[in-house]
Amino acid sequence: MNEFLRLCALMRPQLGWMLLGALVSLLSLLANISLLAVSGWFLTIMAMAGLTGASINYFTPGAIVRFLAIVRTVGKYAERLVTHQATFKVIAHLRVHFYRQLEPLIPYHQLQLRSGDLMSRMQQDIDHIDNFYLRILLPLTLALISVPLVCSAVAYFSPLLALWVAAALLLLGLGIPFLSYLWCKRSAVQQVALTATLKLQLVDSVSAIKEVLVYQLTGSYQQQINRVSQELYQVELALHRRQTLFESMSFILINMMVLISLLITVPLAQQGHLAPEYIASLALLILVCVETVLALPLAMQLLPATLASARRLFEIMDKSVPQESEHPEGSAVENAVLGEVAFKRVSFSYPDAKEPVLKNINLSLQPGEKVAIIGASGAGKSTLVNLLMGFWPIEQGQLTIAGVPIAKIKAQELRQYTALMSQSGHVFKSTIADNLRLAQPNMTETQMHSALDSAGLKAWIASLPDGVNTWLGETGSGLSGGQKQRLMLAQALLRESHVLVLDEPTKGLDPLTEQSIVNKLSLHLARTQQSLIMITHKPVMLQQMDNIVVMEQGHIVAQGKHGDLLDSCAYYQDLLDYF
Ligand SMILES: Nc1ncnc2c1ncn2[C@@H]1O[C@H](COP(=O)(O)OP(=O)(O)OP(=O)(O)O)[C@@H](O)[C@H]1O
Repeated sequence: MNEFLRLCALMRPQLGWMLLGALVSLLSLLANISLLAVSGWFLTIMAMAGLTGASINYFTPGAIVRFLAIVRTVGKYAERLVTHQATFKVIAHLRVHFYRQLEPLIPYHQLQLRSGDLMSRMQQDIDHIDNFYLRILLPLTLALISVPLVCSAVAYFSPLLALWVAAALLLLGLGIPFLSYLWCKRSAVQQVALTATLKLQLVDSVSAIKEVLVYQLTGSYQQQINRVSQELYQVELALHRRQTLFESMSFILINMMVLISLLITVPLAQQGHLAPEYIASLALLILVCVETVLALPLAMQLLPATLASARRLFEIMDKSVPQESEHPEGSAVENAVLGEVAFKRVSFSYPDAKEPVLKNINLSLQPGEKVAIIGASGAGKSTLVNLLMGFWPIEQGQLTIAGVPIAKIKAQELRQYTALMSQSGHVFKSTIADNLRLAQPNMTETQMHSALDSAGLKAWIASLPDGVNTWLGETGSGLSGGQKQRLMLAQALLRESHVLVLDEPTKGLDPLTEQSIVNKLSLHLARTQQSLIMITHKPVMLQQMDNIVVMEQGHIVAQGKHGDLLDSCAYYQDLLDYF
């Protein structure tokens, strides 16, 4: 019920379209019911007039029938148009809303959510919610309004028949759907979960296809996928069987209602309590009035799956962003202005971790300064730069830019202030230029070529027949590891941020290429006056730094220039020897 109400609340911005859709559907439904009832009456009086030779005015009823037929036809068309418009608007709103909620959560919760699961929530679950307005909310609303109207109309001719109609509609609209809900609930929830699992396994097996082939895991992946497909097939088959059963029950009930109507109206007409021309009229009205509730069994059947999908979506939306919980929304209002970046007694632990990964970090980066971070694997180097990027909240101590705690700086400003080249950057399936444009949408040709030059890609691009318009495959296939890395570097350089954060930019490169990148990077920094934080173990880079921070198990154990550290810090020397 909670999910039901939350979904209704989420759809509030489209209330206008939704109400219009309901109104048009109601008009078209009532026009259809009235058309059959009036036609039944009209045919009967025409037949009676033919038999008795009486003359009747058939122009007025003829005009009414034509009018109702037009309203029904136009109404059906308008109904499709408006209700689909409402649905698409609702879905578009939901997607945007969900994505907006999701985006700030990803850095915090990505470890708990696999990409396949995230994809299935974003696509399949939102698609399920597609049903909510059109197939659940709309039929319920129509039934609630039209059933009392139809029963009142029948009661005008026969209160007894109206009672039967009400009981049958109740059974058709509530009894059978409720049974269907109870019977289908578990299978529907299973269906949602199995579809998500199947998608997850497919995404996993495709994205890890190299490992799957190398480690000969194709057989086991196929088995898993077959098993889940089989389970899903069984669940869907059971659901369809139940649906067919309920449809047959509804069909039998509808025909029984017509029979009951005749059993009541014929004696009434014989006793003179009902004009005979209304017998066919009422029978036809009853035949068609089930339309008011006919969509309800499907609504009840779809309800559990829709609510299960909503629950999965809300599960993500309800995850808190730690930073926001500490600083209520609206507090992050400051613009980032040029100034010192300062870590003051910063300690940090990952959720559920026993030990902090950063302990009492004190570090300063002045505008234009170049700082390197060096340390063994797991020392906390990436965590340190992730804190600066605002990916995790500062739990203990303070991290400030120009004296302003970063939690108070608008996320957009912070991302503008700092540009990150991480080791796990993503290359999109597009051209080289398009990938660069992601970092700087308004870049000029000169800026693009300058960034490519600084990243050491100029010669390679020149050798390509299509140059910067060369198409890159999925996740950068077609690029060597080093080229991909340098493309990421070019992206970071294009950002024109105040602080450049580079995570091992020359890892795995040959010494010649490395030296050339170091030289070009130095020229770039001298030109742009950007500050630099770089994780590196390469002496050729370390020599160029204003300050080197040596980290060991979450602590800063030494700081200084390359030459000084070589003399004063044995651990620094060990690290250089090791790497
Ligand atoms: N998202 C995370 N959730 C939980 N623990 C994490 C997370 N990221 C890193 N860790 C842990 O924090 C510690 C520091 O990791 P970090 O990536 O900062 O080290 P690093 O010095 O950059 O290592 P490397 O040089 O291997 O990249 C490691 O023990 C790691 O397992």
